[in-house]
Amino acid sequence: MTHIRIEGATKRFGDTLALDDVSLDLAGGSFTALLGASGCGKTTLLRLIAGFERPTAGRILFDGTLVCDAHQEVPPEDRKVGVVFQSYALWPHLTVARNIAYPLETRGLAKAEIAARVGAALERVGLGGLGQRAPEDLSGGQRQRVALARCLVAEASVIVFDEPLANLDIHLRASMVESFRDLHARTGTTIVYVTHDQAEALAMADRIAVMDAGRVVQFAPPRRLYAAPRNATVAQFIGRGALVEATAVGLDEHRARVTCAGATFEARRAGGADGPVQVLLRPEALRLADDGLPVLVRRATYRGPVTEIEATLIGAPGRLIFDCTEAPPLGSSVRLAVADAWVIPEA
Ligand SMILES: Nc1ncnc2c1ncn2[C@@H]1O[C@H](COP(=O)(O)OP(=O)(O)OP(=O)(O)O)[C@@H](O)[C@H]1O
Repeated sequence: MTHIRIEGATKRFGDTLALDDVSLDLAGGSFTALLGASGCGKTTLLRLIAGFERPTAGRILFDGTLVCDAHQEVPPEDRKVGVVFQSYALWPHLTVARNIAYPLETRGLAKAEIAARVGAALERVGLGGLGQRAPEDLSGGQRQRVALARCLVAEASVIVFDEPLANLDIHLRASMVESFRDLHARTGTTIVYVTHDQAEALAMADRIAVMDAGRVVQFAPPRRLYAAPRNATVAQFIGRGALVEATAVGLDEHRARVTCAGATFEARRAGGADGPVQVLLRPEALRLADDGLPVLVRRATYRGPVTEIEATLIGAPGRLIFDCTEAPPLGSSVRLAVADAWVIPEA
């Protein structure tokens, strides 16, 4: 249960500022997802935590002990950090069991002890009995489980994952998400998990750090990120929804009356001045009604139980989406009641 503290971590590669003054406090036993578009700095932050890179400025502490700053670092093998990458990083010429045993062999443990621990780890990741196979005779998901078992035998107190599911098909991804959640629940290992897939992050993490251009834009539990994104980048990255221009008049610190396209509704907010604002409208907060936001139906996409409708506001710029069971005809104008909305705090 290692507590990880990142203080003002900055990393430059030549002219590229990969990380820009990142500070994060990751509680012991927490599951943190680093989420963001390609190139935002997720992998760089992970590599600093694992010990594969040194920061240009700032420092990282494990349980209050310095593991790196610009001048010194504890090497990866001494940090008790397990690593699971997108490419499985298994040795092809070794059996599954030997791949898992490797960290124990380097520690010089007795053969019987190693065999017992490897067997237990294989059972835990659902690969009991497959120890003698070669990695190439396993599926992608099974190879990921081998990498996970290797972290387990090494008794890593921190495990970092870098897009571990990126190569797997959708069903396997779902079952691996379950495995990771189980592993976390049973071991209490501190987990840092890099992904650009928000569904994975929302399903597993107890906190998500949304990154953009080397900075952490928001660090919050999944529900809070979804309900109250700090700026437009986070709002657009997490979940479905639309941002519309509106005018707000505060009711109190937490609520405002918002006018948009001639309709008025209530929105949640975190303080802020009255006047022009951007408002986030999630599809599940919108439903067809006799009164409300006037929109023109542009497109209908069947998504299984519901049809997703894309519509444009009438009398104001803006495009939004909502779900319904019976799609109104394309080109028709309808009205939408707004059950919930959020005023974006930062322009
Ligand atoms: N070794 C390196 N040398 C030069 N530039 C690098 C190096 N590693 C990363 N970068 C640059 O730093 C920035 C952040 O890269 P990083 O890999 O951390 O992003 P990421 O969010 O993990 O992206 P992706 O999702 O595509 O893996 C990018 O502009 C990248 O090109």
